[in-house]
Amino acid sequence: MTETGIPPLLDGLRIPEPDELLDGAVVVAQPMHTRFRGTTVREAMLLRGPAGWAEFSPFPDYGPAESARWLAAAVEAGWHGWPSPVRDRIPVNATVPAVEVADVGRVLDSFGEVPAVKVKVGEAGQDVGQDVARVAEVRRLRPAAALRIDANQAWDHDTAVDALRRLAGYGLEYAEQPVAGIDGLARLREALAAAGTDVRIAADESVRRETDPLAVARAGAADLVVVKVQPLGGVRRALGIVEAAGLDAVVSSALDTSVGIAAGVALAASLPRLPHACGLGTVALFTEDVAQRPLRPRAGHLTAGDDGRPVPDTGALARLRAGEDRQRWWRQRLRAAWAELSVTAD
Ligand SMILES: O=C(O)CCC(=O)C1=CC=C[C@@H](O)[C@@H]1C(=O)O
Ligand SMILES: [Mg+2]
Repeated sequence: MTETGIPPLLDGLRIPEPDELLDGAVVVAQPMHTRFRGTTVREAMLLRGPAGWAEFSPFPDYGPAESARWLAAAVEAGWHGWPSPVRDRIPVNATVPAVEVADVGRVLDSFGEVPAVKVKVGEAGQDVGQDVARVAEVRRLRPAAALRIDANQAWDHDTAVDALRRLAGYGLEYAEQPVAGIDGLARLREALAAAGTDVRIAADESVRRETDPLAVARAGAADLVVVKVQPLGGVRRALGIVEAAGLDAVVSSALDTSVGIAAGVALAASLPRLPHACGLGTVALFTEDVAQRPLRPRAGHLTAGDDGRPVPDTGALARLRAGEDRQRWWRQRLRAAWAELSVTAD
């Protein structure tokens, strides 16, 4: 731990030079069935380390400082490996993008039977009525599933109070980042309590995009935290953050390929408590994945260490390989992130 209580990046683990990281690296572009996070293609750089394949895939709009944490996660995965698991079965949720009601059944079916469903809400250009209709359809089709929503901080305070009052009747396990900012979450929790709306609040962006990932817990602004391995700088650091936050955690993907999902599974497998299904089923959102055995949920679960670490399939790598300009762009990006990481992790 540092003086601030924030676990350090890589904590003394060796950071290879960029040339070593990039030796054997390949950028893939995985097409998606449905638009998600404003895109239908997810690019990822895969690195080949001595401990296994690793993923470096910060979202395209992220700068070097933020991307440095994603690189730390790749260094850990490819060059050092992960802590030992305490469980091997990881329950996962289906993730329903902000689709039309008519498409909800198709999306749910692509995940198979799952114990929980996360529904995206607050999409630009849509209204709360459409969110309520989508959630109602999920509830109709999966009456027994735990149900959570994720607004990606799109709602303002009043919209969130109104939307959560309307959605609470469907039995929400929690609402993920309904509004922006730690103060925003704290104010919303108070308003919900005052209105008698019983919905727990999970922080996502207020953990992974804050300079201090513990600030939201310290402020008492959330009931639980969503943790993602790449944005938080690796499995070890995410474990430290959950421990220091003292809140229950839901492990979720960053829309990674199977290579990155394996790190999420490793985190979920080594958390002392795992009371909720994890958002790690997102390989089902891709039309094709690079791995020989894609990490898609079976009977609502992923299994840690089942088939060893994911290995890209040669044919899939050739099919999904991004163009040379994108290979160059990502290599350059990794070098910029490395420059930040080598300073930060010093
Ligand atoms: O948690 C899940 O069910 C799937 C992952 C997921 O929703 C996300 C992955 C990547 C980027 C984000 O927009 C989004 C999220 O906000 O949690
Ligand atoms: Mg989220």
